[in-house]
Amino acid sequence: MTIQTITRDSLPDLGKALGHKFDAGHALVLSGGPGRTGAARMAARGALRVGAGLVTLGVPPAAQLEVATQVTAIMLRRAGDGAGLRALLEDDRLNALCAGPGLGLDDDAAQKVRVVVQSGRACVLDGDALTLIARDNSLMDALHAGCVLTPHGGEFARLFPGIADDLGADPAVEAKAEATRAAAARSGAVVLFKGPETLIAHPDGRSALHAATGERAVPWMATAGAGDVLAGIITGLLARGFDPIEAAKAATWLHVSCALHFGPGLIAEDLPETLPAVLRELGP
Ligand SMILES: NC(=O)C1=CN([C@@H]2O[C@H](COP(=O)(O)OP(=O)(O)OC[C@H]3O[C@@H](n4cnc5c(N)ncnc54)[C@H](O)[C@@H]3O)[C@@H](O)[C@H]2O)[C@@H](O)CC1
Ligand SMILES: Nc1ncnc2c1ncn2[C@@H]1O[C@H](COP(=O)(O)OP(=O)(O)O)[C@@H](O)[C@H]1O
Repeated sequence: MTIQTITRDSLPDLGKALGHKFDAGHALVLSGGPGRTGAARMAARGALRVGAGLVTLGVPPAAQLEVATQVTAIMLRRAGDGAGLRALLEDDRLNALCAGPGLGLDDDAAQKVRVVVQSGRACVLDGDALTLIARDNSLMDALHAGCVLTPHGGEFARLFPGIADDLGADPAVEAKAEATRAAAARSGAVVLFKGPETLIAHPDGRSALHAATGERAVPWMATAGAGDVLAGIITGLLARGFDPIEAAKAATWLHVSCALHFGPGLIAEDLPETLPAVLRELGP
């Protein structure tokens, strides 16, 4: 089976059309509780910088003050549990959802992941959402092709034990590609398996590779929170209306390009702030 290589030339046109903010979509990123809100805030910043028209953080009431003191262009609404999130989603302009970065692993978090998946909306499931899905087959069964799962190696092993068993600690790219395709087929979702070599697969068999090696090597990307920002960039592109696998591919290229552009000393918060320069280099 052919694997597409993700290059600058393979990207869709990322320029924004003329229009008002709702034409560029409204992303909702779920935050965890007090002291755990940084990951979701970084994801939200990635979504906003990549061009979503509006980005809202859905926060548990106990974390509202913490988040409110840290955001400006990003908006904030309360979403304490599954019922609270369901009420928020009555606004169908919220067209792309992100759950997982710093979300936590308690019952409220699990309920919110269920509401996200059952909403049928385009969504990114990252971090703790993946751990919750690994614990509950009914969540795995509810996934659909509008979901993008973004596991690192540890999360992949938890989510897809049978498939991951054959992989080993440092798999060859072909084995990682095969495992990613099997994971997409099993889950019914787009799977983006992270690492210096990132593999992306759709349940219909399409797959793609981005290798952050050679001239695109970014060892300084191995920094806490880099994956949270990637989840946000994908969510922002989903809000803008990109197809899930195209959003996953373009976000992967942009994310590594931001790290290359910034260089050594990078911390995760720098990634969203470098997006404007990378987007500018791509043209209008
Ligand atoms: N600034 C922040 O607020 C940050 C919050 N984070 C959040 O912390 C939560 C837990 O995420 P973690 O990934 O740390 O924890 P997890 O415990 O879910 O996964 C990490 C474990 O998996 C193992 N593992 C195996 N292969 C791995 C690989 N390729 N990459 C990473 N780990 C691998 C590690 O050894 C470790 O034991 C998530 O919700 C995440 O979004 C992290 O993203 C770090 C930054
Ligand atoms: N050495 C590396 N080279 C290129 N990309 C890397 C490297 N290490 C990590 N990454 C990327 O950084 C991100 C790390 O995500 P993740 O493991 O979820 O960390 P976190 O949970 O701290 O955000 C992924 O997108 C991964 O592909």
